[in-house]
Amino acid sequence: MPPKKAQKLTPFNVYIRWRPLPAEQGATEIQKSQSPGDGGYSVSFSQPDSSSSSSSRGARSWTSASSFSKVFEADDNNRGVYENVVTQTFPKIMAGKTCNFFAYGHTGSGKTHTIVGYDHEDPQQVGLCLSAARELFQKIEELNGSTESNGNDQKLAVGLRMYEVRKKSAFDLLNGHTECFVREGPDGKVHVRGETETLEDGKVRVKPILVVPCWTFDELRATLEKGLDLRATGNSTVHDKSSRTHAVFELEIVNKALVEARDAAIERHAELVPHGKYATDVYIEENSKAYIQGPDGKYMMNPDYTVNQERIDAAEAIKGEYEQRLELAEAKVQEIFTTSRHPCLGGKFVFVDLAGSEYYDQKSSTSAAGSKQTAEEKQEGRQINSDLFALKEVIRARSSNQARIPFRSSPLTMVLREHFLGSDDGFSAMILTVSPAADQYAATMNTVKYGNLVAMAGGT
Ligand SMILES: Nc1ncnc2c1ncn2[C@@H]1O[C@H](COP(=O)(O)OP(=O)(O)OP(=O)(O)O)[C@@H](O)[C@H]1O
Repeated sequence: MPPKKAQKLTPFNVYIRWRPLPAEQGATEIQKSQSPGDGGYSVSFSQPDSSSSSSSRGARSWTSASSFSKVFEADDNNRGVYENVVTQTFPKIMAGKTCNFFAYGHTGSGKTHTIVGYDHEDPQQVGLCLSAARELFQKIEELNGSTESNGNDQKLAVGLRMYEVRKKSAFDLLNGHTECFVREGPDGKVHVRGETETLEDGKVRVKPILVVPCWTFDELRATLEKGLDLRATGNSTVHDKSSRTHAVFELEIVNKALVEARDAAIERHAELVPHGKYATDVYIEENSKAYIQGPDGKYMMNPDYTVNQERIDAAEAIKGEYEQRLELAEAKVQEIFTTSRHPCLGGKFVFVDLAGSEYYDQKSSTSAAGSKQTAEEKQEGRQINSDLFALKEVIRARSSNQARIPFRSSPLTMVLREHFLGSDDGFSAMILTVSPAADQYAATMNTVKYGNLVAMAGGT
């Protein structure tokens, strides 16, 4: 058999979005231009004049490679960005694939404006996530109407999951901001689960981040707005309502059968935990009785005790039964995908509003505002920068088909692992949000350079 060709992964599509010049008095604009090239657009920008306050930092003009898919100007609204970036991905979503969209940029440059938007009613201003949800509902309503799925467990809905990643944890925005821990299981899969809950009947439950099934667009929008109220905000170098976390919004096509099967799998897991613990306790107890410490301090077999292997086996057998029940429940989830009459089941949009890229840059020009930051916020800033670096490295390793993708380097990349792996034949895009203000020149250049590397790593 000929050797299997290395699979060429879908490259990252990188877009640039200029925000309008902030309305502050005296704000001057950098000079900027774009030009089409072989691989995409390149952008050039330079500071307006040498008397600029920030002229001493870094180069005064810079031109990128021709690596950007499109450049959006300050007068392009969210609808325009949506139509150019997201609309094209619907055929993939409706085939059950995953499509990822990241907003990356310095604080105040328009990431939240792009991903979520601040006006959730105006179709021209609403962010990419809600626009995608609205169109998703139109598509699945057609499917629900065209089959006899209404009212039964095949009826399609949109499952919303939203959480923010802060330091080493994820916080569930649809479950009271519950802290969830990011861990890799023995199966190599990443599990993001809350604290262990002990229930009245002795069962132990560890809940993953909730997926809330929404049956109408209005229900989804109301759910999302409730979650947004819980987003952590703090003081940043540019504006004091800045997000200091990476926020992830997932829209997944689900149906009642899938939601119920996943709940059942969580329940089976809860039932297994106490039996697993009992089997371990019995094993340890029996084996600890089987050894005694001799006069020389060394351990030796206890001549007066025989390990009760039957007791150990009985506990293991009960544990085995519960493991089997869990396996069956997990197989049921898989079976729902393979037998669904809708290939779109499981199709997923993932929108990520990354934390401000230079949030705690110690060398920031805006150190007066920066001094308002607490020590904890500064530490968070270092974590944010290390997450963003890890993200770039994952994109690079993945695009060049490296055998080892460094997902474990940061909690952010661990959490996003399944989406990266699930989007091999999907679509991934990064929108770089940048400000044309002269005093943001260094931050803008950093953002575009980062995006340039991401786009180049895509191998276009
Ligand atoms: N393209 C744009 N058009 C109009 N207004 C914009 C645009 N981009 C940003 N803004 C406005 O600028 C302000 C800051 O934007 P936003 O909150 O989206 O920044 P951010 O990049 O998410 O910042 P942070 O990382 O600190 O959260 C908001 O009031 C937003 O409405």
